[in-house]
Amino acid sequence: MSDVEGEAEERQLGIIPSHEALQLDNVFSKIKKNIARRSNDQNEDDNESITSNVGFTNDNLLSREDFNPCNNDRVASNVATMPEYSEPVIGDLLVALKNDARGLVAGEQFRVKENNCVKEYKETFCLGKTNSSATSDLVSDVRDEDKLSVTSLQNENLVNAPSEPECIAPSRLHSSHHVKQNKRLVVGSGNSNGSKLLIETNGVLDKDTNIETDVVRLHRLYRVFITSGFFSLPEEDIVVNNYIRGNVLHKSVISVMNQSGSIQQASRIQAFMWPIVVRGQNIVAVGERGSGKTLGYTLPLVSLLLDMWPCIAREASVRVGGVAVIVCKGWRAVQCVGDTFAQLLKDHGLRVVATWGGLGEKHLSEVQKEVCRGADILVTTLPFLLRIVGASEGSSNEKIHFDLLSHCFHLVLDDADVIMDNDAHGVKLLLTEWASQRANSKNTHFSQQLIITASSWTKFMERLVQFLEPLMEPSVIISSPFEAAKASHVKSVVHCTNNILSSGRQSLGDVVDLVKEVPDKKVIIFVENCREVKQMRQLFASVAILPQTIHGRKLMWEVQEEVTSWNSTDKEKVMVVSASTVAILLEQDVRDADVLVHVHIPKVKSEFNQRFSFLMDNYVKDFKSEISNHLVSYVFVDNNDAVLPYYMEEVWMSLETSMPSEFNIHFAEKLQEEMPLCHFLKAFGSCPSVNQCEWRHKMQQQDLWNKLPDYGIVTVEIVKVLNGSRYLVRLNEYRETNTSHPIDLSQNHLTLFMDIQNYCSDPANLLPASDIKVGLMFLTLHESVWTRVRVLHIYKKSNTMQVTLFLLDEGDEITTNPSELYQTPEKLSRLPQLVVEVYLCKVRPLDHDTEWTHHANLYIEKLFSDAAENARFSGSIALSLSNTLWLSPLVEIVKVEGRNIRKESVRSQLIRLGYGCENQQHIELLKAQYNTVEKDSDAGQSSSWLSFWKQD
Ligand SMILES: Nc1ncnc2c1ncn2[C@@H]1O[C@H](COP(=O)(O)OP(=O)(O)OP(=O)(O)O)[C@@H](O)[C@H]1O
Repeated sequence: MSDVEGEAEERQLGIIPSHEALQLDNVFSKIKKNIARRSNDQNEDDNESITSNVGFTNDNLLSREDFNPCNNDRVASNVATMPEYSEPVIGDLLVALKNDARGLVAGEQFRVKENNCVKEYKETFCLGKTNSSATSDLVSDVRDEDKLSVTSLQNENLVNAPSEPECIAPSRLHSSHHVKQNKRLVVGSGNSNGSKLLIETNGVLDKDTNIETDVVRLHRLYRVFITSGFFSLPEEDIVVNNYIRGNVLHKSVISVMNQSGSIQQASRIQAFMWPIVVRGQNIVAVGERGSGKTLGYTLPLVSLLLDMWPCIAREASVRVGGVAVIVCKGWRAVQCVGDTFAQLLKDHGLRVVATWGGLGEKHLSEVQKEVCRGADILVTTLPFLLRIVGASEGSSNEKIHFDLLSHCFHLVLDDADVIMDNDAHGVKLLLTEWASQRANSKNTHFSQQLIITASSWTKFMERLVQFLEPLMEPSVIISSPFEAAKASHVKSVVHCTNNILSSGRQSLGDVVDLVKEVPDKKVIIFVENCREVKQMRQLFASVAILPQTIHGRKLMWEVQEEVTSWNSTDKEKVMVVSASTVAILLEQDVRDADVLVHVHIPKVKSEFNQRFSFLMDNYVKDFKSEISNHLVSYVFVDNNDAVLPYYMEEVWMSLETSMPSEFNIHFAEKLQEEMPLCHFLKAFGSCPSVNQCEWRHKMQQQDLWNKLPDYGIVTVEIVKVLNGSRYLVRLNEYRETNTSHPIDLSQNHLTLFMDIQNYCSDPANLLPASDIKVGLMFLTLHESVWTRVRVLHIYKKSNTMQVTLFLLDEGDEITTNPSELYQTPEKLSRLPQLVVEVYLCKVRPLDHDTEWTHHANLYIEKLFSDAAENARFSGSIALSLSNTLWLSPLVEIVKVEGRNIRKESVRSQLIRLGYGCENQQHIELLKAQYNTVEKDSDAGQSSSWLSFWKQD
């Protein structure tokens, strides 16, 4: 066999000839020098950044050493953890070289022939480091000097080892079975341009491939998606990509996904998140609620863990905390995320522990034991985690005396915007603790991955990202145009037209003046209709500007021509768009505007938010430096008494818009009059997510109709426990003060019951309901008893209408057919419902949670059901509405030897036993709201609840 043939055969086996291996070694030694140089530079940078970085905290306890994934020592020891591939630096650099040369690395074995001896190299399994921007920079440094070597590497010197690696790492993209496919997805390194996602065809990076049908320009750092999801994922938000799922995720994960059948393709945000997470890189992903963020990290993280597990099991087997620690905003989220992990890992014996606070004193030790027994994946809430690691004040009794975070290689902050809003200091404590525990652990050679998700870009999020940027270089993905605009500090300006009489025309004229003042900018103007587009065109023509115009009467090819003309230059262009054609323009992918002018403001928030997609090419590309931007959004208000859509208030607040004080701008009320008052508002004094919440957040006159008494003492009979601090009750007794004469209300239910049965016993009285609407009262027969009901919900089920009803005097909910409803006579319908809603005052669930835990609910249920027969529950009224009472305190009173003994108040028990905590502002906030309601003397005060039910 000739040398050439022999070499070819060796190449096929993945063996690199010795002369090329020599070249490689030259390259490596230069790279080593570069690393050393870089490391020194970095240390200098570090000192600077540590002292200068005051964005996130005032006293940064974190050091770059603790976090920096490019830390040289760690890179070396990463590789050292694989004993059979003990060429730390070279192995890593090989990967780096290959990364640069072919755009993809990870999980591969290589063979290099050196002096007739074949050496094997393998990509480090430890994620994040080798693919970091630092390594890429490093390689590009070298590339200039060693063009030849790298070029030759690029071609064929690095060949996949024939067998699948023992411990496939971060990316499954290169495993041999994928190579067989014609096309595969390749994720570039997280450099300053963000993650690149390209299509590779037959092993050659195909940069020119038009991949828009597969993934819509995923190489953008800020892909601004043009649809917004709310809870359920909109169909158009699913990325039609046949490769991401199969190529990025572990086969076991895919098989679980196949079994559940619901997730066949990635959502847009997942198309970014999956490849980044699976490679162990740090990421901050901000997307609309329900855009798929949670599955955006759970699926790839499990894939990654399964890939790495043989190694983790060998190197870091004794652990108490999780290898992955997931921090969620509340216990309900912990439960969901914990379930997802458990389901995905059910066949692998990895231990998932999902735990949270507010379970009560009794269960605390159980929970602690559970955590002590060790977890591979720990899912929990921030306050609970801080307590068990002893990082929060007064947590000594809950601290578990182990280094819970020392084996945590993957830390996830899910819904970080909410977590930061609740406790930004706590997040700092957690990161500090993580850094210090990891620094002191035996496993510092494993790299750290930080995954952050959020639904909104808040000030805290910005500070967090700025803080993390130099330390961990996270990829930042923002999938909502409006959140991207917030992150990019788009300036928001309100422009008011002074001339009220000729307002419409005047504002168009003002737009022209404004455009003249912003030369060299690409401006898009949104007007209402075709007529206004034409008017604007004329006005611009009069100042020698020829704008592009898009309106409903233009044919598609005309629109495309306008867009081509717009795209032909980088500066000074004006486009006037009618409201109805915005969607068409979005499809044409116009994305490089500098200024948006909203002469027309859409009624729907999502339509307004979409417009920020037109700025996306100019959005901020890195968060290292102070963000300043030339992007502006002008809103034209052409009436002194303008009423703008309700969402504009939130938009302007988020974009920190300063309003001209001389103008009277009003925001229309969110159309919620028909909705009941928000339960969160009633329970805690404020709603945690006003913007997303469908319920009403302002008290109104109808909340005061037939009102319950404002003050006094009531004795209640518990009908139903809705949660720890909210119950349905019937009032048995009322008195104004402790010493006043009691009013007996205990017979009302029986009397009403008899009246209704008597009335309905006469068939002539039973008139079928005709006009059934939500909120109306009817009579129905339930379990052989006639009862008063109110319609809560009307819906269709298998072609028949169904109604959900609330039993006004029994407190139950039932579903029935509308034909079962009968008209209520006036004498029955005028009586207010007997069942009253009661809230405890000034208490809320532990750990900033918005929901009481099941344990808290069960405790309260038991408290009421176990009460002695002669016991009664008495509460003092702090506030009331038509049908709601706030009691402070609510206490159980028992009679012992003829004397009344008051037990500890229910609120105080909830707090003492660790279910809840104080909420001092609760009633003040509600009273402030209550005082703003205009009192209507006719309907409101004159006929109080008591006036109907007081028995003489
Ligand atoms: N790729 C997908 N294909 C189909 N359905 C999906 C996909 N990804 C997520 N979903 C579904 O969409 C819903 C929302 O997903 P997920 O909880 O991951 O979103 P989220 O952005 O984390 O939501 P939130 O902001 O409320 O926490 C879930 O019901 C989930 O099962």
